[in-house]
Amino acid sequence: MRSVTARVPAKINLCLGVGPRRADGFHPLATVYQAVDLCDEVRATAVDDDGVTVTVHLDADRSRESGLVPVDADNLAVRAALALREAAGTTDGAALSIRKSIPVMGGMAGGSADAAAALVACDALWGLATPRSELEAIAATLGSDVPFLLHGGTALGGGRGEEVSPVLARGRFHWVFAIAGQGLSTAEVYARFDRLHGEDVAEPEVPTALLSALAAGDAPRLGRALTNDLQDPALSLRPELADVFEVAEDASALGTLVSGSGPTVMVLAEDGQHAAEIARALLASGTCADAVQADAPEHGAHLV
Ligand SMILES: C[C@](O)(CO)[C@H](O)COP(=O)(O)OP(=O)(O)OC[C@H]1O[C@@H](n2ccc(N)nc2=O)[C@H](O)[C@@H]1O
Ligand SMILES: Nc1ncnc2c1ncn2[C@@H]1O[C@H](COP(=O)(O)OP(=O)(O)OP(=O)(O)O)[C@@H](O)[C@H]1O
Repeated sequence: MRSVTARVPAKINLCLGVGPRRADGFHPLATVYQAVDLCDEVRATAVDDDGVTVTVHLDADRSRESGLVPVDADNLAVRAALALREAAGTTDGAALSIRKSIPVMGGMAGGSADAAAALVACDALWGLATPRSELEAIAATLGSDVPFLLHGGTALGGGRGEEVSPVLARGRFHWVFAIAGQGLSTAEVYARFDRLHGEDVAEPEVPTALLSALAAGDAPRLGRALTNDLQDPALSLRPELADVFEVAEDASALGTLVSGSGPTVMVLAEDGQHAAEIARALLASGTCADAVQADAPEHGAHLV
């Protein structure tokens, strides 16, 4: 049975500036994305008919999340495969199998990542050789974060997040992710942002201090420059996340921030050993369900 596998990283937002809600319900963003080495894998296997099916495999200790991932046409990987097939005008089917390590509803774009991986895997399985620009255009129809998951690395995100351009970043960064027992809805966090700010929202900007810290590969400066306009809305929905911040700060984190729309909290460490110490402190504190180390930046969705 012919099959191909694509590996795809999770994303974080090193800064996430959110502007006033647009007429289409989305918010303009000024963000810097970074792809981190916490990866899902999507395997696409050829089938005899035109069906596109999906199965999802979670690690045993993450089985509580299994009910949250749809295994029908609502799965973003299936939607991606169908969108690609429609654009290419083919009728081939595929059996998709997702191995999930990215937390579900964790603010790390797990569903978007699977969509990007499914695009890459199905493009190869079906021998389409879709031009990159076309894959990116299909990605943007699937979700605001999906184009970045194709791109990977460290990148600016504009528009509603789908306009991606590379940014200079030197060196490797060492992160720890405090994963919550229960996810948050992205739409709900944006709605809380609207409630907290009313009409009084400026056009978002990327802080120059963050860009210069990245260009210099300076982790302590990066830690001080991290910012997220969705942090207060996420904390107002989950006040207990403040306890995670306290543990990270006690462990001398270089910086601590809610990841995207939360509730995952990302903690920047000096090096791998410091990251391991922070992860141990987080786990021992009982303030999160899991603590996972991952380095960055990583490549976007790619075949393995
Ligand atoms: C929080 C982030 O992960 C930061 O990168 C993204 O903004 C969310 O990206 P995503 O999950 O791919 O989001 P989408 O699937 O496009 O949208 C989900 C919901 O989030 C809200 N949304 C999303 C992106 C955006 N720029 N403004 C929004 O208001 C909308 O309510 C939308 O219905
Ligand atoms: N392959 C998939 N993996 C995870 N969730 C999926 C997938 N396909 C669809 N979903 C649905 O997408 C929703 C968001 O899940 P996801 O894990 O992408 O959230 P998230 O990481 O917080 O997203 P983001 O960071 O992009 O805002 C969930 O309600 C889930 O049911």
